[in-house]
Amino acid sequence: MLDVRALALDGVFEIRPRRHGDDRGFFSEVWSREAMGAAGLHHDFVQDNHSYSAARGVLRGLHFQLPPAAQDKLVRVSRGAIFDVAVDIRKGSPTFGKWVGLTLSADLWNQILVPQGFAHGFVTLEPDTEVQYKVSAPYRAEADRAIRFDDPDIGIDWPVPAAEIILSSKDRDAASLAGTDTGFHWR
Ligand SMILES: Cc1cn([C@H]2C[C@H](O)[C@@H](COP(=O)(O)OP(=O)(O)O[C@H]3O[C@H](C)C(=O)[C@H](O)[C@H]3O)O2)c(=O)[nH]c1=O
Repeated sequence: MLDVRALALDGVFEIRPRRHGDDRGFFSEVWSREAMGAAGLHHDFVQDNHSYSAARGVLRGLHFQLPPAAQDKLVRVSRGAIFDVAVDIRKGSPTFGKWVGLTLSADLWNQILVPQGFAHGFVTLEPDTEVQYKVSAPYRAEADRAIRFDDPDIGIDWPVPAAEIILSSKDRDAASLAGTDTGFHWR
């Protein structure tokens, strides 16, 4: 069984699978094509990713792959906590450049579904955080793009002070949304 909650941007969902606890610990079906399909979420995944971040304040994003390499993502945290963000990057969308964010954590055991047409990023809220996520298309380095995490036109309210943010050089040098041809068009 899945709890599914539509978030403020169309197509972005919080998902919470059940955890079956007993005196040994717990068991959880963290992804089920059948359960997702029953909830009307028909995404197929072809690759599992796992990123480990040693410190609080590691910010990865905002990333997306250009069509036709675009990816749906189902993101969860198996250790620690993140603030996860999706940004609508579909030219012509009524919510173009708008963002939605939520805390994902091993304690909450929640997930976010980020569909193609959205840039994705997160900042870790604890050290030793492990993020695991499924994507619906393979990694294509040549299609990989980054948008500035602190783009003032997007205005994401990250819950970690800018002075504590740890970025890759790719993300530090990323362009603004206005300066990026995202390749996505609404409808
Ligand atoms: C994404 C990816 C990366 N790599 C290699 C490329 C680099 O040598 C190394 C680190 O890549 P990168 O710095 O892009 O990793 P993140 O900053 O965690 O990127 C991710 O961050 C945000 C949160 C996302 O939503 C994307 O899934 C992804 O872009 O892994 C691969 O071999 N396969 C992959 O699928």
